[in-house]
Amino acid sequence: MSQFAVLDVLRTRPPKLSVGILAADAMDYGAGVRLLEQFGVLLHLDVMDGRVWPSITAGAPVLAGLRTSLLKDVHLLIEEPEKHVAAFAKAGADVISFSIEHCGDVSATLDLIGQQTNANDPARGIVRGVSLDPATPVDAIRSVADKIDAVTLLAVGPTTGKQSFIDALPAKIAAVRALNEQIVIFVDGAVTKDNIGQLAAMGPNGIVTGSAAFAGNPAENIQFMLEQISV
Ligand SMILES: O=C(CO)[C@H](O)[C@H](O)COP(=O)(O)O
Repeated sequence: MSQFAVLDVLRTRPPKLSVGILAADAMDYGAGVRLLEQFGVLLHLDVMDGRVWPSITAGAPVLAGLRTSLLKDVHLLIEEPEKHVAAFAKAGADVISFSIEHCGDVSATLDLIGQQTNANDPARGIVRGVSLDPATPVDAIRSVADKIDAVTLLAVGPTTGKQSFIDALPAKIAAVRALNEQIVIFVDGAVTKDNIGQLAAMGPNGIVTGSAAFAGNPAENIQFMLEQISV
């Protein structure tokens, strides 16, 4: 599958579900991965360094250890993401997104992602992604829009806490589409079983969920969420 084939998958309706594996039971991440495989969703990994966000989560060796053929969607919520792009590519990332607010040279980092070879399939590149904190306007990526394959619109930021961003989302999605209609759009953070249908109706290509997927009965949650976004 080429990078473009991955993008074609992401652009196909209905929107894709990308599930944050770190919200699974840490005593058995393997079971979490097998569950995601049953549903064919994307595997999302939130990488935090304790600097951008207070938490420290997982690095490239953890991604490499999550052995699965699922598409791996890596979100670098870290300072100097450019220093870690090659390691995550080598570990099997299919999508690498980074916080533009914490990257010195966004354009060069997008180029760097585009130069990587996918570890699982040398013919497959890496999807070049950026994420925008809730307070960051879409205009911040205007100058690099032609280099971006995917944009993640965050509902939560390191300083904003969990908040409803539903009101602001349609305008942000429209602004990304106006920049470059080929860009794949993910929404991420504060997604619940109650709001996922409403979010899907706004037309993103993907929805990232963590805690809502793994609370209670994960299989039922994921099944329910997929049904909500498939209508
Ligand atoms: O990227 C993230 C943080 O920026 C996470 O994916 C997000 O916080 C997951 O949130 P939730 O558990 O509410 O689904």
